[in-house]
Amino acid sequence: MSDATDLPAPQGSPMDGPAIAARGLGKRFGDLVAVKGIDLDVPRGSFFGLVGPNGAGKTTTLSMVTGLLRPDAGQAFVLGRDVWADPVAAKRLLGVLPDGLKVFDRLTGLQLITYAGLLRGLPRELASERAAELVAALGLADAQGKLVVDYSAGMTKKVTLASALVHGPRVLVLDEPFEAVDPISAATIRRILSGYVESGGTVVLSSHVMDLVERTCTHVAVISDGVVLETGELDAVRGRQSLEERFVDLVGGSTEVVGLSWLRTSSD
Ligand SMILES: Nc1ncnc2c1ncn2[C@@H]1O[C@H](COP(=O)(O)OP(=O)(O)OP(=O)(O)O)[C@@H](O)[C@H]1O
Repeated sequence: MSDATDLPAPQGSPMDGPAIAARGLGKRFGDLVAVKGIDLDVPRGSFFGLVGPNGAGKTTTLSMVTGLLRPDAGQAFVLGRDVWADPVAAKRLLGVLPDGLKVFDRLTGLQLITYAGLLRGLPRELASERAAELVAALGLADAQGKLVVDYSAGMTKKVTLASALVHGPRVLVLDEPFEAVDPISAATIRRILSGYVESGGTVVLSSHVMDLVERTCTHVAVISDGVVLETGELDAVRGRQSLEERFVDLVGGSTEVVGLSWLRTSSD
């Protein structure tokens, strides 16, 4: 894996430059090179979709960018702060919804969100106030009394998303925020996130749902096999195609099914 990178490190004051910058980020798991020197700029105020097939390296990349997984090579910056050299400053600016997050699930939803706010240094009253607002906005009617351990997958996703939002971060990094979420809740989440972007925040999310990315995101990066195949404004990346068609073209996958004749009930 090389440290070579096409893009220079973000220059100037943290007040300009991208919201998130990756420079030559690389990660190896044993013999597998999961991320191969990724360079990426997420513009400030963008709604940025990271798409790629299963195993492309999306979660690994987002984990390195948010300070959850140490890279073998390269650097990551949040609003100009080096995530690994200055983690406290970088993480203060971030709200993160990681993949497969383990939570304190013997708390109620309301308690969990309040706790996340307290951990982020909010005064108790403000943390409680915001937790109640988030619970109402996300339609978590059961959040008051029910323990998170008894939540459905979609409810758990919403409560962890609320926990990522409670301190009012400048940049949000969300790994599969719509996974397991019903369409009404997904529309609510999209509205909340769009409002956040309109007010100057930046959202980076990974998703497999091309239609949703196409309707929501301003920018996109297609990653496959640990490299960025294409990145830029959504319209520039998809051209005259749908994002899904462009994705299949770039990734080169086949949707044809070979074999499995035994699974066709008509073959009885
Ligand atoms: N902790 C780990 N140990 C070993 N291999 C890992 C580990 N984490 C990820 N990998 C491997 O690294 C590659 C990239 O995985 P990653 O989870 O980043 O992909 P992804 O694009 O998020 O996939 P998906 O869309 O399926 O969630 C995969 O081949 C995966 O098996």
